Amino acid sequence: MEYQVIIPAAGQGKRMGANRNKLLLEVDGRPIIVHTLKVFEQDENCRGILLAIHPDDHLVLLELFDQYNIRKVTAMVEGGKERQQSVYYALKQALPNGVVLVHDGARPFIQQNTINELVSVAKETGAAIAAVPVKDTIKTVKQGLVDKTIERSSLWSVQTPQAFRHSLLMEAYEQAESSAFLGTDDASLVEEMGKKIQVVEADYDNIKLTTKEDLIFAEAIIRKRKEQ
Ligand SMILES: Nc1ccn([C@@H]2O[C@H](COP(=O)(O)OP(=O)(O)OP(=O)(O)O)[C@@H](O)[C@H]2O)c(=O)n1
Ligand SMILES: C[C@](O)(CO)[C@H](O)COP(=O)(O)O
Repeated sequence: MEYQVIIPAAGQGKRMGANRNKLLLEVDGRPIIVHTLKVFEQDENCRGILLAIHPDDHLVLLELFDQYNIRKVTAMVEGGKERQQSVYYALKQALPNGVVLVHDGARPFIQQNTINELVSVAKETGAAIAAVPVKDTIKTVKQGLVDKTIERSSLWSVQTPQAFRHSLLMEAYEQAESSAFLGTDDASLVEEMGKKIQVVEADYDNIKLTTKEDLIFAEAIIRKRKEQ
């Protein structure tokens, strides 16, 4: 089942503390963004990649596309201050039909079976997101004191990809812009419209490389996969 994917890659990586776009840092000898792009490059159902970038990274990305034979990038748009803006600018360049995935450039370990299931569920229902059950006990804390413990059985840690029918995602983004709603993921914009979102259980390897420790976890995930 065919789809297009939007990859926001225009962040500053402040929490990584790399003083540059963290997606250009290398894991297993390749930039993080190359790992992510390669997943979609190799998926025959992916008909195009729309990338939101910082203009400073434009040339280096073009060089990486050549070096790693990445041919499916159909649009490169300048990202915005917030991730949500970056996704919206890329969405405006997408073909106006079918299923659109949004996937963080900073999640290089997404598995093909999760992508397949998300696309299929989104085609059927309109919206589907990858997530895993929360493993820790979660408490709300107020002024350093435990407020309460949240019942864990209904808590899920939400990842990307998040998959939507194009028309639904566009409507959600337009509505968010007119109401100045800012969410931390794409599904929250669709939730604002009162639409149902299906959850597809993904896996714990699909981490977002956010802080320095995550680079160590990333190398470990790659080692594990090479041994499998
Ligand atoms: N204005 C932004 C902010 C983020 N992103 C992208 O959205 C994804 C998820 O964001 P996050 O991991 O939080 O990245 P950064 O914003 O770069 O990190 P930080 O918040 O630590 O600066 C990343 O692929 C990032 O490049 C983006 O395209 N545009
Ligand atoms: C979309 C996301 O990956 C879901 O977990 C995440 O919210 C985006 O990045 P954040 O800046 O760490 O919230």
